[in-house]
Amino acid sequence: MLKIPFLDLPPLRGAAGTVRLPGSKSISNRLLLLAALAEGETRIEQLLDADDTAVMLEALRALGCAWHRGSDGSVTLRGLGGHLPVSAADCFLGNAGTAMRPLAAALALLAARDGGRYTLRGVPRMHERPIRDLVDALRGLGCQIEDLGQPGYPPLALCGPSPLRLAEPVRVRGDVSSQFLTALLLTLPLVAQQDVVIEVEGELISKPYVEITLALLARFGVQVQREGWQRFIIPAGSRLRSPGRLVVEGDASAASYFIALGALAASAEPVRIEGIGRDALQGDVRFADAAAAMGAEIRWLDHALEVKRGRWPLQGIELDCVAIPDAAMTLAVMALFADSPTRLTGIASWRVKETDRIAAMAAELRKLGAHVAEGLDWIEVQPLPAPAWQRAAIHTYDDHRMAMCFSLAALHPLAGAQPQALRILDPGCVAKTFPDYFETLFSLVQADPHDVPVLCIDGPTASGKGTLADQVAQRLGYAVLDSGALYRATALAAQCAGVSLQDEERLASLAATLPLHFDGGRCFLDDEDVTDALRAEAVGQGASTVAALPKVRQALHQLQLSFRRVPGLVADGRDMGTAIFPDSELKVFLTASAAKRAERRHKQLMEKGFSANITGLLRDLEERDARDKNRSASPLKPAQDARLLDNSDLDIEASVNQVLTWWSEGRPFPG
Ligand SMILES: Nc1ncnc2c1ncn2[C@@H]1O[C@H](COP(=O)(O)OP(=O)(O)OP(=O)(O)O)[C@@H](O)[C@H]1O
Ligand SMILES: Nc1ccn([C@@H]2O[C@H](COP(=O)(O)O)[C@@H](O)[C@H]2O)c(=O)n1
Repeated sequence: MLKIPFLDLPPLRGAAGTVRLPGSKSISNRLLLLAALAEGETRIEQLLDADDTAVMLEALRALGCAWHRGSDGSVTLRGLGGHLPVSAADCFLGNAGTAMRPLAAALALLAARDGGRYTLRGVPRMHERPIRDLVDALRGLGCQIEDLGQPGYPPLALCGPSPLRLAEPVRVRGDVSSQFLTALLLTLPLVAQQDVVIEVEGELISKPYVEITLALLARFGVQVQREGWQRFIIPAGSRLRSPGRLVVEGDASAASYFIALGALAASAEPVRIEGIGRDALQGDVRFADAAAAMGAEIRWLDHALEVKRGRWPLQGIELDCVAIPDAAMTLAVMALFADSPTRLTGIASWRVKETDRIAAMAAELRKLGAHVAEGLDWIEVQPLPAPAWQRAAIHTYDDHRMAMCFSLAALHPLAGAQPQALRILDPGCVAKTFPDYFETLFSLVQADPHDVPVLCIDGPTASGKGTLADQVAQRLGYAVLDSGALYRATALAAQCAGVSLQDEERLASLAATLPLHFDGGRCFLDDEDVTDALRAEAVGQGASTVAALPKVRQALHQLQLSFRRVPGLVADGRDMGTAIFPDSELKVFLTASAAKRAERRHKQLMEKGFSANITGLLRDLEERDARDKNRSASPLKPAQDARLLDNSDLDIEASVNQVLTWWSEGRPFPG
């Protein structure tokens, strides 16, 4: 997961491969609530593991529901049988509408029936998202609800006891959000000693989400009778009973980004999306039909679909998106790649989501150069001609869907536009529903290696290159190449195999076939974790001996190039800027006095439990410097265009900030 201020995506040119979708957010949070309120234990598999489900789980724990997570990621809840063991709780729900609405209804009804006082609150944006229609409906039933902030918005206090009036139909508006109706449907079975009737005012939007609710209620033994979309009856005696085990289907809204990716960029092999089938409960699965109408070639399989580019350029569409409000955002970005305008209507609900999505979408599309018109409940996007694409830093408004759908704009070279980086601000907002979104995207996309940015950090031993490289890479969301580890691994492998450090031929063949791989910051030779062994001083000396041999360097060249992958690379070594990545965007030559370096290395070794003495270390590192500088093959020296950084008197943070400043200066973004 990326917790960084911005992520620069390089221009992308293709996509293929398989993605396994995270569990559906809508289904996950509904199931969590139902399982917590029901009688019996429920095991939920493939539950979404993201911010919105985390806040729901924490709230359920605060309300007295015991649950635990299995090693396979499943969550098992011990149902409360409709009775809360606590009479007070304060629940923080972040920006999770799928937690706020149904919990408000559940707690209001339970407090009315059994007494208690429960508060629900969230992040500032949650306190701007209207809930008045639900509150009015619940008050109409006799619930006591206090507005703790602005009336009609969270935070709320749900209090009781108070007599419930269930004989008359409860009326709720359906034309702003279907979540209000869903909240009532999920929770009224708790108090249904008699038939409880819900009447919907206005034209119900997002009906597929209500269908999910009804289907899940049925799994918990409650058969709601429906008369059209205006009247719902919860039969007397309804009780929530756990079905035991449930599996959450993949998130159909999240699938939209990969369907679009396939439609735009999968020309030879498809993008295969696993975890969802045509018969999925979620209405957003119909996004696939909209993508097909724009030109995507889609093949449905049992629990997967494969998507390739069909018609190209895409064609614009006019679509009422009332049934697919979340996934529809992806269509607005796909529209840039079409040859006619795209008009999306029925999207009034965008205005009250994580942000005002119509305004946000229009503003950010315009930054890319697009012509966009917008109204109360519609948006129209003109195709973006190749020369009009602009370099942009996309604001994401703490809205996961903004971040995910705008990542597709990095495919602009496919529209013939000048390849350029695309900046996504606050990319970590995807944690709401898809914490690994960007990592998943990177595993599917293809870029021209020359478009993938590299930041080189070369310099003598113990100057702090590795430390600097790791921290800079973390701040940029890039991968790291510790090229010294490759030479160290060659020396270690030679030592183990009894190969002389002068035998250039055998060393080169060892280097070419090193069974080396990196995993979670650790380094392995075959299955053996050699991370610590590689750092021994003797291995460092051996590395500098084998590194002087041209055939060894040649043997490791291609391996180093292969680290250049989307979204970018920070490479540390001796010749990153001079020999391996001479076209890199920023080359830093990092130095510090020999005395400082010996001191740092001494401290480092002592901390790791190795014995060392400073005088010996100073002598060894000066010897190593001399060997590295004076060899004929790729000697240690600054590249002509390198920035010199002497960090003798700079701490790590100051060094990192200096390098990030140079990096940002070299790649300005408007706005
Ligand atoms: N600016 C700094 N100030 C103080 N200590 C630092 C600084 N930079 C790095 N260090 C410390 O110096 C030690 C050596 O750093 P590091 O291992 O990153 O160096 P290196 O150049 O990668 O070495 P090598 O080339 O041998 O792999 C580490 O313990 C690190 O924490
Ligand atoms: N690009 C590189 C990286 C390293 N070396 C040699 O390997 C030795 C060990 O490197 P560390 O960075 O891990 O200390 C180093 O002394 C160099 O001789 C290299 O030649 N080129």
